[in-house]
Amino acid sequence: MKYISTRGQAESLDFEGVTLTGLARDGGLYVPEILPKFSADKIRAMRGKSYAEIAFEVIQPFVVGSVSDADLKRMLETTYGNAFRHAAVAPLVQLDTNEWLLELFHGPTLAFKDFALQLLGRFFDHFTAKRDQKLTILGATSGDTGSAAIEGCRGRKNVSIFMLHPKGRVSDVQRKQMTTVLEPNVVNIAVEGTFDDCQALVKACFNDLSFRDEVGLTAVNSINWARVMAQVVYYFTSAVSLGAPDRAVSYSVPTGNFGDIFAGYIAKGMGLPVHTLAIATNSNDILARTLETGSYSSGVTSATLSPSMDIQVSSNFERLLFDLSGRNGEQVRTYMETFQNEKSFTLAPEHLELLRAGFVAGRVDDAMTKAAMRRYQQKSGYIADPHTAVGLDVANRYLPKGAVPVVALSTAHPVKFGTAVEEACGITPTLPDHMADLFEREERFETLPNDIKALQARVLSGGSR
Ligand SMILES: Cc1ncc(COP(=O)(O)O)c(C=O)c1O
Ligand SMILES: N[C@@H](CCOP(=O)(O)O)C(=O)O
Repeated sequence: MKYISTRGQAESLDFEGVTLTGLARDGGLYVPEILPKFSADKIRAMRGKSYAEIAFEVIQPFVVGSVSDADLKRMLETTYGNAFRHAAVAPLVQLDTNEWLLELFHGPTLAFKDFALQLLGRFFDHFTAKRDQKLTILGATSGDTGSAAIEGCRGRKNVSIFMLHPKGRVSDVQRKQMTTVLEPNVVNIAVEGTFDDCQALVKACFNDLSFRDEVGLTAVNSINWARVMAQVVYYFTSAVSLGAPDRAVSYSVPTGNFGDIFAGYIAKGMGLPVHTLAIATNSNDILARTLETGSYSSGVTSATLSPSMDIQVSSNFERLLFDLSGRNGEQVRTYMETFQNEKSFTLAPEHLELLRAGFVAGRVDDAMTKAAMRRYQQKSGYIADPHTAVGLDVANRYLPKGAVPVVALSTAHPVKFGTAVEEACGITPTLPDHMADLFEREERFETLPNDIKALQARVLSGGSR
């Protein structure tokens, strides 16, 4: 399997190469040159299989040539057999007739990021051991990627991880999950800025090729293809449980950086009968506005009850743009350069038409989020976290209930956003046993201005102090 850059000017790489590279050297994102296609019979044969077994079927064609089948099976069994606290790994919960939630928060850090980052840590070990190579990971987080990446990489021999979060803009549980990991290969940095500033710093470091080569930079954000790939799996497990390939399924996906919903789009491209994909955003609604107006235009990031989606520059949208524009790297470069200079670009009418044919989108503000949390508590006794509530509300308004089952992705455990849950539902969620003492643990993080030179100097000076 070969991977190519969305901007068409970087060398194509195999899976090992893209996993260790992260962002392509032309500033683009890697995508598979050709998407594997599954027949209806192959999808039907997934019925009754375990999560790890289906993960093997889905992931194997993407890693072929870089990871042997035996190694892949072993990594998937240890990841999904041991690290998740629910036997089904990604259980479906029925809320009503044809209305489902896909719970993706049974991993060690209680958010959907664990699905990919538990596996990515194992890929890093596998490839660095083979090459006897050291990696410097630089990541940006609005709260969940950070804790999951740190959990996936803590104590790993060949890896140092520097994780940037926007100072004061993540929940207390999210911050503590990151900053109480005291292994010397982990450095937490609070940046004086927003998540978009953190993500821009990370991309600028990758685009500084001499810095990148000097420190051996790699990525854990969803700019790294392996992240998206691992997230494709739960679309298969859930759709197959609900009758695929003989019945189509629609999904509502709480969206920020567009990685999770892009994984659903990939699943559909591989042959899974996905009826509609709904982009569910909070007030940081760049994607909902793009569908409405055709203009992809970043606004001011506002702090919401669903802080992990407080994102106005939606990184993986570039991967979709590549497809919308007929896999034309030059067109993507033009769009992204315009965005870089003007913070906005307008989609060509034919690209907008394709976008609208593939997706619907809705915006949910904080009042609506709280109302949705209360509604589901009263209707089904279900306590949803605020990100999940955004997905539920959009599912309710934009995905018609009928013969097609509707699945909303439940992306985080309510305890990560206790204050919002208390305000909306009058309930204080309790931390699970494995992190019951989280607030007593020692915390360590550093603070930096939103400045690339300061960040690069800190990375060059090495691990934790
Ligand atoms: C809890 C939660 N829900 C939803 C999202 C949005 O996912 P994506 O960035 O893949 O669109 C995030 C952050 O990525 C998150 O942490
Ligand atoms: N919401 C994310 C933001 C980073 O997204 P990623 O999927 O590109 O890592 C977070 O929780 O950090």
